[in-house]
Amino acid sequence: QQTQSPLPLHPFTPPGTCPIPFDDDSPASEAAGLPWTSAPYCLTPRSVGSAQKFCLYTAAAYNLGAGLSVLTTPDAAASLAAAVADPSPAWHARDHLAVGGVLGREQEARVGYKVVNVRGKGMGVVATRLIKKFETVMVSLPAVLVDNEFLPAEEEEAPAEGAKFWKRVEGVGDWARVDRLARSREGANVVEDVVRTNAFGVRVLDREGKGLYPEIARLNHACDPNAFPRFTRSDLAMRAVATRDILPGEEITISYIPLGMPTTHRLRSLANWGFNCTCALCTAPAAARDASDARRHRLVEVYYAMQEEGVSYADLVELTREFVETVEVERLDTKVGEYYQAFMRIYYNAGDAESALKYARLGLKYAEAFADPEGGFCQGFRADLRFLEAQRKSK
Ligand SMILES: C[S@@+](CC[C@H](N)C(=O)[O-])C[C@H]1O[C@@H](n2cnc3c(N)ncnc32)[C@H](O)[C@@H]1O
Repeated sequence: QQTQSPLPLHPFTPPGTCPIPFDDDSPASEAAGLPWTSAPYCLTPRSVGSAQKFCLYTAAAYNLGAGLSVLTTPDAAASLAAAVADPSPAWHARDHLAVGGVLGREQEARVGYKVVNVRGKGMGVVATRLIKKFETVMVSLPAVLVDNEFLPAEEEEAPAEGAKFWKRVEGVGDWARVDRLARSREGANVVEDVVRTNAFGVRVLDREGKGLYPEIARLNHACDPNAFPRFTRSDLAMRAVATRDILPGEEITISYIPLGMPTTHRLRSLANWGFNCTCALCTAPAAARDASDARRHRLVEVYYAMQEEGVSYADLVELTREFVETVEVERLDTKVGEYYQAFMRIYYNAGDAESALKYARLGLKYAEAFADPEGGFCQGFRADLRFLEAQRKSK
């Protein structure tokens, strides 16, 4: 009898759920079983020449009454319905519902952090105990999810109809949780200001959008952060995962921009966030910044050199050693999954299947810690690893 290997985490819709798009034209009877607590408010943003209908869906009971507003297409909303109806029983979610935004002592001890004023940055989050590398520091469920067609990076490209949506988001669920967040601008709509200051990129049904996670939103930016925000599609949660050990009293930080860029690129990217970065790397002496920049440029060179045609195996090994050492110095742990997946291919093509397997195993560990375990990247990586393992067995 044939035995089957265990299936990896699957990307499919859970059995028994068949998401049917629901909008303002749908019969009310189809709302049964959906998590939305008011009728969807829909419009087609013709001001930007769009023919796509967008609706505002609200789930006031979501996350123990904290509430959720989703501004997206009926298809994308349908794909979210199961996760919204059954939010993950995140062990920290309850602790985040702090009265007035302040955690009690007991809550603080349980969650391992507290929200405090941080000089030059407004509020921020500091560790109240030792947090180990790979540990999940914080789990946050969204208060607002909005499609990028309504929130383009260039404000002039935003549809004029957006204002009608933004106003309706005010007051949903525990509104104070959103209202007391930082604002780096004063536009026409409070919600838009809060979302533009605090939200992170999320992807729902192949559509790019932004998610506002009020607890994660208290984490300040650092160019050399000690935590990483990881979005998981299956439960819509954003988790902050420690990228190294964090000591009690240390500020917990994440990067608002892709990691690994040299100073000039970083500053350009951070300009979109509308604040002057006062993180340790940005305020480090010029010599330290230059040295870090030089290492980051060298990483790119080494990466390409490793893939050059005709590179000798001995050179490949030497370049790999230099790359791994530099990644360690620059503390780019969250990118190790991506790098090692590339090494896996390079070593496989160089005829060294054993090293390819080693990098696949190590890389997958990092990928699963810092990327969505059910997302395409991890799925593809698992398939690569299975292939390499099967090949070794067959020898
Ligand atoms: C997502 S919020 C972070 C939490 C915020 N400090 C608060 O009081 O709620 C982003 C805002 O925090 C501030 N901020 C975050 N990181 C910073 C940094 N490295 N340097 C200076 N200000 C920072 C900026 O005002 C920015 O607009």
